[in-house]
Amino acid sequence: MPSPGARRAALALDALRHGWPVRVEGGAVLLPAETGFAAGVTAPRMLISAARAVTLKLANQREAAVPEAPVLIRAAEPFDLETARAVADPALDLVHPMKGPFAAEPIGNIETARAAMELARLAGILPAFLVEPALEGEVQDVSSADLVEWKDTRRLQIASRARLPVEACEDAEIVAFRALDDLREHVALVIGKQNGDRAPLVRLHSECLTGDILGSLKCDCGPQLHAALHAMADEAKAGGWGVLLYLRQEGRGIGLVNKLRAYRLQDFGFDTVDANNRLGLPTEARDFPVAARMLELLGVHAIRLMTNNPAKVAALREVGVDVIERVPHQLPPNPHNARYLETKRDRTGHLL
Ligand SMILES: Nc1nc2c(ncn2[C@@H]2O[C@H](COP(=O)(O)OP(=O)(O)OP(=O)(O)O)[C@@H](O)[C@H]2O)c(=O)[nH]1
Ligand SMILES: [Zn+2]
Repeated sequence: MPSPGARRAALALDALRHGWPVRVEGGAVLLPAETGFAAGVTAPRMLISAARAVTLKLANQREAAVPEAPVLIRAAEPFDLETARAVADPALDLVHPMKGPFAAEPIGNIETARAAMELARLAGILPAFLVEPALEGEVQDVSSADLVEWKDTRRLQIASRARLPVEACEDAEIVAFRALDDLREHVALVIGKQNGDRAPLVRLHSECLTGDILGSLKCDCGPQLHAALHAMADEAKAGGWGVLLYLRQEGRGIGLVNKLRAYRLQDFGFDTVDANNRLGLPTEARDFPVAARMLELLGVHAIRLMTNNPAKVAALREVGVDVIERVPHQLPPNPHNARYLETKRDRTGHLL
């Protein structure tokens, strides 16, 4: 069903990705610092993440605890786009020592500011904006209620399904899902014969272009993906079945480019959690309700979930999926991902 709110949210995400301004809930016009363009444009204030405000020594303790929290700042001189990008991007800290002085100001409507930060993350750009830039022209209006409508998983439907013999198992079927107003097309791979009397082995796999396609050794995604399919194939041989959900939530929901920015910070020595946080992005930004909706559309209610991450089990249970068993899914480390796996164990609660 078409929804005007979801449409506005989609238009706003598109606008941010293209560098066009948005106005959240009738408040200030926001021009994204990363993608925005307009010759000579300046603005007296910027909306940035608490993590960046910490780097500028502008966040208070409460804000600093939530790296993605919004902070409003002003400088002695208005911000131009070049300065705004340096303020937005921690990778530029070495080349662009920050010019101050800056001051933090109270935010009038914190919900609106949070929605703006979330829109930036969903658009896959750095969470930083010029506030009320001196600009002419069209502005995309959007509200946090629009974002809620856009996220409503009832909008997701099965778009197509077909037999797909795969290397791990010839008896497999691919199911594609689509929601109006969201260009991400999630898929499920059903391995073996669906059987309502038996809980399937399920793996939620979040897209990892570097690991899944390029064979990156920095993470464990590729090996986990293949091992999951083989485990499901074995399950199918033993009369059971499996479901792989391939979720288009690259980098745990921060997008490919922001994940690669985090990788760049990892090159400088930050671990995966600190790298995300320094960018002003949450460590975990995945949308688990969408996975629950996919299972519902497939007619799957009780599952045996392959994961080392108790937070994934909790997140799925919270949205009504009956996880009857957690099946450990640990693969041997390599010299490049050993630290990543240690960080998972020590900082994000993975059972490794
Ligand atoms: N932001 C960020 N994302 C990463 C990094 N390394 C891998 N990822 C992403 O992490 C996601 C993979 O996580 P998963 O393997 O599904 O899940 P998990 O929560 O680690 O737990 P398991 O189910 O135990 O594997 C993919 O979307 C990857 O792109 C990183 O250093 N930074
Ligand atoms: Zn990966």
